[in-house]
Amino acid sequence: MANAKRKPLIAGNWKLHNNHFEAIALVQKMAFSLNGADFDAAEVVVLPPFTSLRSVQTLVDGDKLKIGYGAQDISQHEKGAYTGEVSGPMLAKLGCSYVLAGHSERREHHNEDDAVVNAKVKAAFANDITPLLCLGEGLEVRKAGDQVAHTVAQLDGALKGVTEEQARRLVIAYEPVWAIGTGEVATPDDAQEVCAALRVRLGELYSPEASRETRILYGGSVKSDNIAGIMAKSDVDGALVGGASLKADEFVKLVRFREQS
Ligand SMILES: O=C[C@H](O)COP(=O)(O)O
Repeated sequence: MANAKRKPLIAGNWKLHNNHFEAIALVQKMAFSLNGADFDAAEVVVLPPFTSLRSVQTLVDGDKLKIGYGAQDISQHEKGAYTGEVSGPMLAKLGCSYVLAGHSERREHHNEDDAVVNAKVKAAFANDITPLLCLGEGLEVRKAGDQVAHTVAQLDGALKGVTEEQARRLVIAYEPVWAIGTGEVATPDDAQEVCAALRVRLGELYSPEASRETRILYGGSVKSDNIAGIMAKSDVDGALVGGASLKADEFVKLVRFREQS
């Protein structure tokens, strides 16, 4: 963590896990363990499935928890005949602060290309929700050594038409696809290489402020025994965590990354 102005963000992407009863239990368990100092040191966010958002909202509001929450996807459409979609205004009404855009599982299983991701990023901003933009290369690209060019091109595609003011509120998550859910974590240097390149690109596309202020997370098999090395890198501002965010004790350890060795 080089830049004190960028508050670390630890976000748990629950993916397709936890019905609303389980969601309440998990957030309660986290809230029981986390204290004021934890929230001063890091921003803590959970991303439950749509069906659990209302329950999480009720719990967070009712108990005035400092845990933030958001959604895993957003429709590029505001309303209309789009069966199964959930819109930005709906998520905003549920108090969502964040929404994932461009997660590799959406790109792969739902054919989301850069144009769709770009539309979703804009839909989030239009509803005052911070997009958590996911970028990252697959194994073939990594083996060819093209990870920086690939990820920077994804960034360019996702940010078409996004303003400087919006870019400064954006959160980016660099998630090499080969490291997601595989236990194959990128080395801290791997993470730093791409996160640094993305930061440079933000400067080229927008301004030195955008480059300095935008938080860039790493995601891919982050656990309590590897987070410290990754967070020590100067351009990594947090973690987007999948599997390890499903257990309260482990997630709390991630929030306390400074205590891990
Ligand atoms: O959104 C989270 C990422 O896909 C990482 O998942 P993982 O921590 O289970 O590898």
